[in-house]
Amino acid sequence: EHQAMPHRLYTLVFPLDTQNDKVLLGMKKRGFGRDKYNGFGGKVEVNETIPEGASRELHEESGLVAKSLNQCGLLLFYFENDPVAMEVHVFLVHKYEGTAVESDEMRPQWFGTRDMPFPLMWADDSRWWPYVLKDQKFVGQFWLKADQATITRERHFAVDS
Ligand SMILES: Cc1cc(-c2ccco2)c2oc(N)nc2c1
Repeated sequence: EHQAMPHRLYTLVFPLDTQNDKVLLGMKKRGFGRDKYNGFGGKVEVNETIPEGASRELHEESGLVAKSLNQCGLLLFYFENDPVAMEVHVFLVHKYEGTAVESDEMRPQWFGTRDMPFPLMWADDSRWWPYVLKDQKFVGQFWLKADQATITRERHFAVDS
């Protein structure tokens, strides 16, 4: 009688320029997460692995080609008006080719990794980005109101890789 929670798989990719302590974010110009800076990502298709989906979304949304891809965390989002949770696999890209180009979905912009535009990002980001800065893999769970902006409950913690 144990009910599994239905969930949908997503990726979220952050290209890093480690030499200059910068991270590439995209300002979403339409659709889900519009008017927020975020990593690059989206749904994982049925015919691809999660890392393949991460690379595809990065290239589609930023023009960059990932040469290295490391999963750094897992985020689970639960919504008060939707039974399907979002299972978001978060990746860092340290080696990439190409230069970021604006798409109709995203306007790319580099930020200092300790100078993130949190007020213009999803509310959860300021909770788990510190794990990224400390090189700690993390799991985060966030319960959101229907407005998708308000966190009603959260738990997040570092995990061993
Ligand atoms: C609810 C939610 C979704 C996403 C998301 C969708 C696709 C990839 O990520 C988020 O990303 C961030 N940073 N917070 C997020 C909250």
